[in-house]
Amino acid sequence: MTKTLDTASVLEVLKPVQDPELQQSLVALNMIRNVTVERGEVSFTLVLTTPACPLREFIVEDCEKAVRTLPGVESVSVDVTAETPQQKSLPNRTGIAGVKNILAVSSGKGGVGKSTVAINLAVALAQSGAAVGLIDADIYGPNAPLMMGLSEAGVTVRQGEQGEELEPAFNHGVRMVSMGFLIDRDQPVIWRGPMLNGVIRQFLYQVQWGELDYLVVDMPPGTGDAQLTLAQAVPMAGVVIVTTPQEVALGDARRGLKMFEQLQVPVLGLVENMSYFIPPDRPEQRYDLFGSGGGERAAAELGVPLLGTVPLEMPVREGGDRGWPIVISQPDSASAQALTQIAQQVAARISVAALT
Ligand SMILES: Nc1ncnc2c1ncn2[C@@H]1O[C@H](COP(=O)(O)OP(=O)(O)OP(=O)(O)O)[C@@H](O)[C@H]1O
Repeated sequence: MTKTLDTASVLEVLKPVQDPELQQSLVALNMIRNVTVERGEVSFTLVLTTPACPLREFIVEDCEKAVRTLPGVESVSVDVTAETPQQKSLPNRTGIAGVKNILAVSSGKGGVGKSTVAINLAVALAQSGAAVGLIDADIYGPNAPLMMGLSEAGVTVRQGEQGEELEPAFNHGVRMVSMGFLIDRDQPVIWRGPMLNGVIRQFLYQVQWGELDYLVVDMPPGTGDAQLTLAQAVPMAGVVIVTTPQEVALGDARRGLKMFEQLQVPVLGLVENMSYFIPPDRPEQRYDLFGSGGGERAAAELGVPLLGTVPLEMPVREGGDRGWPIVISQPDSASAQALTQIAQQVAARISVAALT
């Protein structure tokens, strides 16, 4: 039987097309909307589950191919938008109004590049079109303001609906609050510690975040109070654990992983930073300083996905020091590409967890 070309037949031929990540029909997932057919011109909106969808082109192509099997189709126009799903709620934990997904970036040990990964992850998600916030909760090295070009920023207190509220600083498309805005950098860490729990709660509930698809939290290293406070206060979409190839850092990552599992925080995966070295004068050269395949082996051993490996490249540090994250300052560099792909994977995993 020859099919006629109308809205119903368009939806019918689109039914078998699946979201590759969720492995379910786009039509069943309500991702195909506003179908119109005017003479031979078919148009519809494809609503992705994250603006950072790495498979956007493939999905559009699959849709176009399916629609073109209908007789009389002269053109197919697909308008692509995204609606990030809200993470699942957990009993006894209060979400933040307007914030869809809270994710933490953690490391077992200091200095492995946790803040670098957190910041570039936040900026890459914002570059893809998502609304993103960043909490720098690292009392030991609150260097996120410097890396975000906000070292001169302070906190502005406003009278909001819930009393006094902080207005986040803003740069590179990301809203941010930082321990660095509140503490005296010369103050010993031992005095900063007791402030931490109160400040984390304040950063979660008393900041004018507005509507956010993702709120990224740069945690202090280790398995301490800050992790407990965060995981017990809010439902979390997941945690990304940053490590370096050395064995000692992996041991720490393992401890972190166990703690998050016990706190019912899904571990989204491992990022291996400083995996290999790319010399600035020969960007095509790659030196595996610590041998190769360590990240993969570690992830397999820990039973979590390896989200990506980020090379050691001088522009990462230089960009950080100047307040220009590498995904903005040198988007074509190997490290920026790796960080962007990590952001896409994180977004995809969060959507899958929210919808399945
Ligand atoms: N892939 C990389 N290539 C080059 N330099 C890097 C890379 N990752 C991080 N760095 C640099 O290493 C230093 C430490 O990184 P970062 O501050 O992100 O680590 P951290 O784990 O957050 O540290 P802390 O525990 O002190 O907060 C910074 O100067 C940063 O610019």
